[in-house]
Amino acid sequence: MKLFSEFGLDAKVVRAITEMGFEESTPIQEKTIPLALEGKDLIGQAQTGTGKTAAFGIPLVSRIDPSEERIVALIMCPTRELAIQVAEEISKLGRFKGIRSLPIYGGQDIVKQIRALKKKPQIIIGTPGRLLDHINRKTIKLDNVNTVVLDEADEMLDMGFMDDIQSILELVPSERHTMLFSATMPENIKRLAKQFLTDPEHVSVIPKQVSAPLIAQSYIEVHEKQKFDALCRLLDMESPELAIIFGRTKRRVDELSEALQKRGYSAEGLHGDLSQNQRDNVMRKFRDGSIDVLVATDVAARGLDVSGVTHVINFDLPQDPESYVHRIGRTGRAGREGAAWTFVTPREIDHLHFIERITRHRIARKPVPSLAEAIEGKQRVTAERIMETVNEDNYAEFKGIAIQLLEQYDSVQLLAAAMKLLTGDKKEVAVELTPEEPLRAKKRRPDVRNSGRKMPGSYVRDGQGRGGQGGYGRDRGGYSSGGRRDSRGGYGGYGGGGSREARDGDRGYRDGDRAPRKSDDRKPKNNSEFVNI
Ligand SMILES: Nc1ncnc2c1ncn2[C@@H]1O[C@H](COP(=O)(O)OP(=O)(O)OP(=O)(O)O)[C@@H](O)[C@H]1O
Ligand SMILES: [Mg+2]
Repeated sequence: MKLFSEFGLDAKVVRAITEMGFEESTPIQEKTIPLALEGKDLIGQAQTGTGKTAAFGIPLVSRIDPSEERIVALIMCPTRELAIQVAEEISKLGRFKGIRSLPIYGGQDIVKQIRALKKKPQIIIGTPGRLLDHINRKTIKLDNVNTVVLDEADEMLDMGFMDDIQSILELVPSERHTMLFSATMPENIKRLAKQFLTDPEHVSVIPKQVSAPLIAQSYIEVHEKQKFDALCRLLDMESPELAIIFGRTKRRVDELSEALQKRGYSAEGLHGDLSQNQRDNVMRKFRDGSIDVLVATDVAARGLDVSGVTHVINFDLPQDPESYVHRIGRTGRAGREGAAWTFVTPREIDHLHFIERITRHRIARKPVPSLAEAIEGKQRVTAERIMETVNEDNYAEFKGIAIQLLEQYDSVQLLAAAMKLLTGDKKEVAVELTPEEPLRAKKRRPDVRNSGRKMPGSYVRDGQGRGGQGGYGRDRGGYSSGGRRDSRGGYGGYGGGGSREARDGDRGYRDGDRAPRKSDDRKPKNNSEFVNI
């Protein structure tokens, strides 16, 4: 592994990297930094949590002259939270060199952004919708941009940002350095690469399995109605330090976070219908540990890096293997271990096996945690808290009463009673969630897999790819095939005519300042296959 001092980087950048606590480069960094320093266009693929941000961030800040007063680099990300996070990492990397960077995303006061733009940032990190807004207002000019990074490029495509990205890139001089990063590279990314990159180098550090190696992956087969109790038991048994629970829809996230709060868990929800203020608050609380559980739609599936996330729980099975890989990749980052649990209803088992096949990773079947396991988990946490307090040794004022009590009662009795109090039990609170329709795997017709669609030099390997029509229900109408029951009790569906709320489901987290998405935004995801490129 190469040390950062060995890349010939500016000493100020090396100092910033050192202050961030990085010593050795990760494999994707080792491979991409030299190429990016030369200005080579590249497609970078590496597992979740392996430092792709710094892989493009380091060469980016290295190549910028701090005296530059124009926008010379543009980074695009699919979600606001990611734009904020990437901007923070870039700002840390460029700190000593005096590089100015600015996140630009929907939901934030545009006047405030215009004011910040007057400080002449050299790097803009933004979501496509708000970027276009600024471009149209002429508050952002791209004439001098010489470097473009598309982070989570496949997701931006999948969210229907292709046209926006295209419009934005048309305004960037064609003589530019373009880089594209993601942990997953579905086949259709090739079209994007062809269009926007010049003779790109494919840099891939994907071993056989796409998902990060340090994540223990398990699934629990459970009926829809029993999911919530199973979740509480799982949380009690595992007692995560920090956990992210993914739900399929915004409504699901709202109901789930509320239900968890009722049962005494410190949980809050994150999805695209919250105000930016609410979103920022939830993320801040989760990052500083004032809440332990983040319940989210796929808005949190990509790129988010929160240290201390020990568990990812898919309360609802994700729509596709990519989503699975990214969701579980919120744990097991930067060399740490993590646990991923997925709830599967009996009718969804095929879909789970499909995910296993595509990710080339077996997911271990586990039983629903028993009540005894749940209780044991809770008691273990209480005991740990007591031991920690004992070690802190700052409870002198309680010693007098302790001695008094010990004169009257047996020590085991006393401690057990105190533990009962500390452990708490709000299990009696009844909660009810609106049931979700199961995801259904469409039967794949073998004759259409990749048939005729496989372009020369296709990335698809092993003939395992999914062809356009051969998908598994990720086409329009997706899992609901005919609509989900919306909150008013009817079947709204989210294909064409459904209400926005009913449509917003899984991917309802687009940059909020845009016009409501067209119904055809959810294009069929063709040829989606994890590929080594
Ligand atoms: N060389 C390094 N040494 C130690 N830690 C690092 C190094 N590079 C990055 N990290 C840390 O690793 C974590 C993950 O990095 P990052 O978010 O860039 O991953 P990623 O590959 O973009 O993942 P994802 O696919 O989920 O977006 C971050 O906390 C980052 O600070
Ligand atoms: Mg990333």
